[in-house]
Amino acid sequence: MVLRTGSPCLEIEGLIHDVGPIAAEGGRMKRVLAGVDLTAYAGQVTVLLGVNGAGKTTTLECAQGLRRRTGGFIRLLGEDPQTAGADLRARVGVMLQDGGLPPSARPIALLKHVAGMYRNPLPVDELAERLGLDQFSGTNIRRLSGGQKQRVALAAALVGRPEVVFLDEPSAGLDPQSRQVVFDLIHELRAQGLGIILTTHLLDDAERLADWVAILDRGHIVAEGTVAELLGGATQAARRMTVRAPSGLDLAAAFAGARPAIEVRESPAGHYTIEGELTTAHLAALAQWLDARGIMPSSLELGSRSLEDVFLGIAEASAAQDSLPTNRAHEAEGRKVETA
Ligand SMILES: Nc1ncnc2c1ncn2[C@@H]1O[C@H](COP(=O)(O)OP(=O)(O)OP(=O)(O)O)[C@@H](O)[C@H]1O
Repeated sequence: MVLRTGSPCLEIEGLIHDVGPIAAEGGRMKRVLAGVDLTAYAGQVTVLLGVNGAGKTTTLECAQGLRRRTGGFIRLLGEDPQTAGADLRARVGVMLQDGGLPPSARPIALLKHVAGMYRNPLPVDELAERLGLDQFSGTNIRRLSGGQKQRVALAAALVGRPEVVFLDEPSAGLDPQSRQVVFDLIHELRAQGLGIILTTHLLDDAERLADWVAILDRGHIVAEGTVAELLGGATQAARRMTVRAPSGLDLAAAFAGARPAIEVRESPAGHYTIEGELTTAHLAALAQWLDARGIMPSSLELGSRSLEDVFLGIAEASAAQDSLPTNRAHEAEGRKVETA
């Protein structure tokens, strides 16, 4: 069970961030974050999930004090990141999306330099070996592959033994083996009590890493919870069958009268998705219906609802909500707001 109590390492309430004026939009300001609320705890991985442009990086940058917020309240390890000094920075690790690494430096020399800025850094050689940096220690950062740069950036974020770490798309560009190394390290750091806040647009990352997922869509948190909660509870009652068979079949007829109702869609042609609280009786009904017509499907698959379904459903609902006259940005402004 994920406990959302105790002392949070990051508290964000009603965060608003405007950028601009934007020439392409007639010189108007653009509201990038429209009242984001998010709390992250020590010893947990909090994942900020959203499509490209949802506002994930902007949220992290405001949380780190790298961007001035337009409105709202932020406490990072109990301090306002915008006004805090070097003491707070020494307790926070940051891995930026583009790495932000000096191109002419060599990985281990750079890490030793970064480690020298902290009172009690991790042993550089051990960390470098763990992340496989020793394999390219003599190469300039500019010549490293994207995945190698990612690993150097992660090491630089961790070397100071931070209490909280921000990881922007940590698995971007990593091959499966490096990804596993990074994920194992994240799990280990969490167990040691580090607060980990990471962004991703990869649902698989969220499913594998997250204690808590907050889904960001066009500047709002539109849903949050554990992966199990977002999937609709521990029972996983909602299940799905996919069937490939000749096109144009009335497969819904196999479930006529089922309560609760079973939904059947054909898209694309010959690819059927059957959703609902499926049981073996539904499976038998489908088999009977196909048997009576002498149809053998070319594939039949059973599965649970995935985070991807939840994510797409939420994004759709949020798009519909945004087309309503109520402006959620204005609602957000009515909350507790401390103007920066
Ligand atoms: N300084 C700026 N000027 C104009 N637009 C901006 C500025 N900063 C952010 N934006 C816009 O704000 C939105 C959110 O950007 P942000 O980088 O936070 O998204 P993201 O969720 O991290 O996306 P990605 O997954 O692509 O990194 C985007 O539409 C972006 O273009």
